[in-house]
Amino acid sequence: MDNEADVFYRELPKVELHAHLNGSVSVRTMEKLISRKPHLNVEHSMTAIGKGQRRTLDECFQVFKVIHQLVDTEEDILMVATDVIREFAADGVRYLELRSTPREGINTGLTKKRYVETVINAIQQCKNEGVDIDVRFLVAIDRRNGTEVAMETVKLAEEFLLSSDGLVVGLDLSGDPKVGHAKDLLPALHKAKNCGLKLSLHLSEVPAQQEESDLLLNLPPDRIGHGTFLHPEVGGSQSLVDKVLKNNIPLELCLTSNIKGQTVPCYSKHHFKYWYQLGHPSVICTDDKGVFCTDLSQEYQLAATTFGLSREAVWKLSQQAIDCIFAPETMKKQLKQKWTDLQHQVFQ
Ligand SMILES: CC(C)=CCNc1ncnc2c1ncn2[C@@H]1O[C@H](COP(=O)(O)O)[C@@H](O)[C@H]1O
Ligand SMILES: [Zn+2]
Repeated sequence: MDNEADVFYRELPKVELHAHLNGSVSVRTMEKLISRKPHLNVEHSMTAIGKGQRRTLDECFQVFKVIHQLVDTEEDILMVATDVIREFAADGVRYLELRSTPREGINTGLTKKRYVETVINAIQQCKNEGVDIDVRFLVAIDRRNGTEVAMETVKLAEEFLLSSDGLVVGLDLSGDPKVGHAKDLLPALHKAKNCGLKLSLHLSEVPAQQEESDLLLNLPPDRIGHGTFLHPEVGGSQSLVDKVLKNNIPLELCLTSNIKGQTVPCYSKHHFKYWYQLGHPSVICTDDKGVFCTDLSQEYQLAATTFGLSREAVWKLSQQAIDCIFAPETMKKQLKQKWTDLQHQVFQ
């Protein structure tokens, strides 16, 4: 990891709503994966972007190709998911929504259904071990794979929405934002919404996607991933901003991801400032804690130091994230109680 956050940020109870499973693999877990598959000749520099390093978005997506080669069996997925959940818990994350794109393998016999079941098993295993975190799962659509796969993914997610004891709560749309067009995915996204899956959509992650963002905002989604180029100052438009505000759609904001992926020039120019000043629900997240060598404590600390937030403001930020979770009201209540119980300890 690039740095370790101060005690306050580590002890702060946190909600993580934007974490891609295979982007969240730590160095420690990566070592285990590499030793399982020495023939792939993978080095650490191929799976993570260190301090001060920047990559183009295309280069970042190459990193996922390498990680996917390393994580291709049920056993790998189980290990990765349990490790990632334990690491978030150790960082003070008390509620986590993980997202991942189901993959299948011709050689490994892995199916997309088994993929989702394995992640669910990992969540249950951590619960049984008493890891202090509640975890939910969003099934991800990779936009590169087009209409048909998107529709299949929605069907799979719907199946699990009904059979996973509330662990699968929604759908994510992600993948290389420059590939494909969301209009081809609208029927699948509408279907998802109609069957009760919550929607978190990556949108306006890169410039000049107003038309696509407008279509997606009309659904409307339940949360937005990044939304970097929605506002007029960066080439978006007031009408896009108005749609977000009118529907009160929370934003998932990932500072280090955007800096290292070069969609934002520096921390102080991050769009957190724009939305936070509007008082709009903005949730600090990691995106890919493994690839970007960060954790949620560090992201909160970066937001606080960059934008001059007091400890009280940081506390409020983490507490308000509870209202943006996809799990039902009872979970929100439980989490709010947890925050109240911990407040004294964190501020002592
Ligand atoms: C390249 C870059 C700056 C990354 C951050 N921004 C992202 N934008 C869109 N999709 C993403 C991003 N990070 C991860 N993903 C998605 O998450 C996948 C990895 O996690 P998983 O295999 O779904 O478990 C990637 O293949 C991609 O589909
Ligand atoms: Zn993302």
